[in-house]
Amino acid sequence: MPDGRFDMNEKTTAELEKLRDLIDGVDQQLLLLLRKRLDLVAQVGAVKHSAGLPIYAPEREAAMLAKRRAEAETMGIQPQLIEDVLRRLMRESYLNEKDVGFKQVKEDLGKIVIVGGKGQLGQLFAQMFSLSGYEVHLLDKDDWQRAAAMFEGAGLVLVTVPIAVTCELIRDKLTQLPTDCILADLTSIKTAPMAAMLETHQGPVVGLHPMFGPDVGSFAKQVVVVCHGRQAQAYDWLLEQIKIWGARLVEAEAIKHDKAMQLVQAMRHFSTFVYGLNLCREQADMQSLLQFSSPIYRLELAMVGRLFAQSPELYADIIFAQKDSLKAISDYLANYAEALTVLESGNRDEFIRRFREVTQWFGDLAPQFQHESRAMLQSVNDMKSH
Ligand SMILES: C=C(O[C@@H]1C=C(C(=O)O)C=C[C@H]1O)C(=O)O
Repeated sequence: MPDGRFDMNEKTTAELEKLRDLIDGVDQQLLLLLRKRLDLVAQVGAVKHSAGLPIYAPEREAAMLAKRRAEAETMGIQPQLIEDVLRRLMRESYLNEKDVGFKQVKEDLGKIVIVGGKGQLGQLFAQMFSLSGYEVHLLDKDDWQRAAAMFEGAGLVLVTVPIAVTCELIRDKLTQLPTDCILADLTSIKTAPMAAMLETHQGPVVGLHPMFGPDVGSFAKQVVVVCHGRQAQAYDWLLEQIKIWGARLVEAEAIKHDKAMQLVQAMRHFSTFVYGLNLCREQADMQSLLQFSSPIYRLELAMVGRLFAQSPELYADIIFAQKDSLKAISDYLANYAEALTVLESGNRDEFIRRFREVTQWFGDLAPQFQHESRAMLQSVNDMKSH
């Protein structure tokens, strides 16, 4: 609402204008300070680059946040305010440090060939390896006639093609890699591709699963799952390299990883898909849903809507990848149907009893999640511009 609609006399207007000028001045000083901080961070990036230190320094961050929070407190500033500001700045730091490149852990590797290198994840890894000084070659669908020449002298072959064709491609096309070449993949399931790689290639084998999409901007704090295959000492440098990019490695047995993915990926994406399908079939009026959104609903719509901005083939692959996901998804449907009977019977007490059962099962995580989501919801609200 324009200020003019309120009853403002000249004195108020003048006073406000003066104060707002002062605030503009403070914000401009903030900009100068930000410029100064970014320059310092770039210097840190250069030092880390030559020393081969990871881009993300959790201990430094924790110590810095604790000190600034304490100082804020003595100045009558909410500690959470400075923490929010610094965390946002640190995100910027990861991007800025990335620009100076990364230390190359293995200098005498030879080429890296990325099979499926024109896909988005392939391109992201190609960029990260290039920023770290490696010679990267992309091999895509139409390049197989050049494959033999490309594989010659390769130190790492990284497979990142759709799940549905991964195993077949490994078995058919990767039979002639140099013996000491590392064979790795980025597939979001691990048991079958690992078996295919171990069977086809006699040299070092490792399975990786980056737990993020290609639009992350930086690897800092992102998780990469590692499934060990064979000759771990030969690919140790690769894990070290990924850590330098800022990621956290989580080692897992392929079977255990795949089991978790039935819930983390297949079931989740499927229920998000159904949520969208339902909105579409019901011909929901998106404009009014958006208008009436609470922050949590806005976040939910964003989470559902973003699925449909991506490739249907990718999600079909993830959801169809494991037969056992069908069981996880069917169980969900059974629980939904059973909970619906509680609603149908009008048994409010039964609903509350079940609610409590789940609350107890979540334990300390429920209040922790409430706390975490509060911060997320506040940023959702911050993003509104009118
Ligand atoms: C700048 C650094 O790199 C990262 C960014 C930080 C920051 O912006 O303050 C702090 C720690 C690191 O995760 C550093 O290590 O000091």
